[in-house]
Amino acid sequence: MTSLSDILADLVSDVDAVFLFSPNGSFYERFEDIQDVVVIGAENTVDADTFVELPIPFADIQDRIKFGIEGAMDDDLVGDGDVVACIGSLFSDDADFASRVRVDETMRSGIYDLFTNSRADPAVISDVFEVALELGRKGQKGKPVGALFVVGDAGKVMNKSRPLSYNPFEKSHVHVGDPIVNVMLKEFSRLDGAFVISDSGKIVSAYRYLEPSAEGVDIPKGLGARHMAGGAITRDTNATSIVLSESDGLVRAFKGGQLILELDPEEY
Ligand SMILES: Nc1ncnc2c1ncn2[C@@H]1O[C@H](COP(=O)(O)OP(=O)(O)OP(=O)(O)O)[C@@H](O)[C@H]1O
Ligand SMILES: [Mn+2]
Repeated sequence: MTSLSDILADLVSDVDAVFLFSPNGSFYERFEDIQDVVVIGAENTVDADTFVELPIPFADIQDRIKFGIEGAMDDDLVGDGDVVACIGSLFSDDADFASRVRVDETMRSGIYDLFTNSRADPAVISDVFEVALELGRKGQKGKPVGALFVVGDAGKVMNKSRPLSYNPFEKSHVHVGDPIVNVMLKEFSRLDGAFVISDSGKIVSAYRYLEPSAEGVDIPKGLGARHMAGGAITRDTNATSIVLSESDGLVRAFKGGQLILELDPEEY
């Protein structure tokens, strides 16, 4: 006779590591004596020895798990073929789900790399994501709007682009993440072209027309010049592009000429 507990025990038997997603104190304490526990979350609130940071909340649980695994692979905490028990809270503050995942090299989507190995500060990348996601949710005065943010390696990006109009950020020293600046970015998103943002988050320019030389960048069907330019500039430079599509409402990130991440603003 198989009991439900046996089936659940199989889920976590012989795992190489246990990943706890955003555990609270009492949830974490219960795992204290278990070996190879990795805490994954926005902040290390439980002071875990081994911690992988989530740069954005990832409403989709699969994205959250994938990010955690990639981060742990990058830190050499787990490797190809390892089996991991992922435990977290979906509906309550306590542990209420468990998933058994086999680590596989092909799981490396580049999401983790996007934040940790971009030229720009990870906080700058996540601030730009926030602006793009919010713009995607609300649009401009209720109408869908598109936007293109090129983050990092700004000098080179400026060399591979030209102004479409006067640059409203010319003499200013403003940074993404500042609430007033986020309002400005949303206001200017109605206008053509790209925003260029430095490694440290300074808004270098609005209204840039990108002229990357790279060709043959693959972008999803139905998308056009904005995404092509946004993708290609990341092959010509070490920038990361974050693109909000006016036509399908999704936020996408490109790095090294590749589409790395696709998020639906309505889910965040
Ligand atoms: N090379 C470029 N550099 C900067 N901005 C560009 C460039 N090409 C197009 N854009 C901007 O993208 C806008 C939309 O162009 P297009 O419809 O071809 O892009 P798209 O990839 O289909 O994006 P969307 O899904 O938002 O429609 C243009 O109005 C322009 O503001
Ligand atoms: Mn279009």
